[in-house]
Amino acid sequence: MSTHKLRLGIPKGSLQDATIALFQRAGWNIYANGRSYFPTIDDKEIECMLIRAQEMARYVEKGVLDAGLTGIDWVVESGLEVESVTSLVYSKQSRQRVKWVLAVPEDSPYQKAEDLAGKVIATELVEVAKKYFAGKNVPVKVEFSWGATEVKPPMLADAIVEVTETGSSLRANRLRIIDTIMESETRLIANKGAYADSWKKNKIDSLALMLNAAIDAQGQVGLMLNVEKSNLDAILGILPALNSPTVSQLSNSTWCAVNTILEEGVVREVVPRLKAAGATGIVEYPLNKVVL
Ligand SMILES: Nc1ncnc2c1ncn2[C@@H]1O[C@H](COP(=O)(O)OP(=O)(O)OP(=O)(O)O)[C@@H](O)[C@H]1O
Ligand SMILES: O=P(O)(O)OC[C@H]1O[C@H](OP(=O)(O)OP(=O)(O)O)[C@H](O)[C@@H]1O
Ligand SMILES: [Mg+2]
Repeated sequence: MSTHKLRLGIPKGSLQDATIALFQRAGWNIYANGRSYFPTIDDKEIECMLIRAQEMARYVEKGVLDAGLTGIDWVVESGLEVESVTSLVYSKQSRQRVKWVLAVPEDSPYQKAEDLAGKVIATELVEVAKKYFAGKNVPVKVEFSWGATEVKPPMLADAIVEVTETGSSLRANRLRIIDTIMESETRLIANKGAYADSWKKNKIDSLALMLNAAIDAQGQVGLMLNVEKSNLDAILGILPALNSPTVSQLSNSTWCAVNTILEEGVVREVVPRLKAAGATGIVEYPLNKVVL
C-alpha cells in the first residue's frame, strides 16, 4: 500500500458544489457531509480539506496543503508565490470566467474611475482594488467589505468592486458597471516544494489532466452513424472540420461507419442534414472525458 498522500484543498463557498461535481466527472467522488471540514474522497492517495477560497493560497504557500483549487483573484490578492498548475474555467453557475467590476448606483453621475476621486470604495478584494486606483492615480478610500457588498451604495459607499458572474446581483441592486478590474478563473495551484516532489507532481498532474478532460467533455457529444460509401464525402462535408472523424469499414463492404465528436449545440442543426445526405443509424451519446 502506498504511504504517499496528497493534501488537497477544496474551496468552501461559491465554488464548492461546482468543484465536487467536476471531481465526480473526472473520476473522484468527494463526500462533504454535514459540518465536517474533512470531506472523504475515494482515493487513498488524497486527503481533502475544505478551505475558504480566500485562504487557499496562504495554506498552499505554507505547505499545509500540497495543492488546492481557488480563483486566481484570491491568489493575486494574497500576493503569495504558488505554482499555478492549470486553469480550470468554471464558476459557481457556469463554465465561464467571473469578472471583478467597478460598479456605481445606476442613477449616480459617475462614468469612469477618475470620477471617484476622494470617494469610498467597498470591496472584499482590497489589494487588487487599491492597485487599480493607484495605477490610475485616482486617490480613493478602499474599505474592506465582509460581503453583501452590493447593498452598500449609496449609503455606505460611493462605489464597489465586486465579483459578478450572471450580473443578476448587480441588476437587483440597481448598480451600473463602469469598468472591469480583472477577470478570474479557477486554478489548480500547488505548493512549490510539493510540486518539486516527483510523486506529488505526478499525482497533481494526473488530477489536472483528468479535471481538464472532464471540463473539455462538457458541452460536447459523440455522434456515430452509418453511410453508404457513395455518400461519405457529403456526410464528411457536413461534419465540422475541427475533429477529423473516424471512418471504419462495416461488414457490408459498400457501407462504412463514421464516429466523431461535436459541440452539443450544433447537433440539432447537423443531424437533419446528415439524415438528408443519406446517413442512417445516427446515435448521439454523452461524453465523460475528452483528452486530445
Ligand atoms: N458566482 C460567483 N460568485 C462569487 N464568486 C464566484 C462565483 N463564481 C466563481 N466564484 C469564485 O469563487 C471564489 C469565491 O468563493 P468564496 O467561497 O471565497 O466566497 P463567497 O462567494 O463569498 O462564498 P460564500 O458567499 O458562499 O460565503 C472566488 O475565487 C470567485 O472568483
Ligand atoms: O453576478 P451574479 O451571478 O449575481 O453573482 C455574483 C454574486 O454572487 C456572489 O455572492 P454570494 O452568493 O456568494 O453571496 P455573498 O454576498 O454572501 O457573498 C458574489 O459575491 C456576488 O454577490
Ligand atoms: Mg459570496
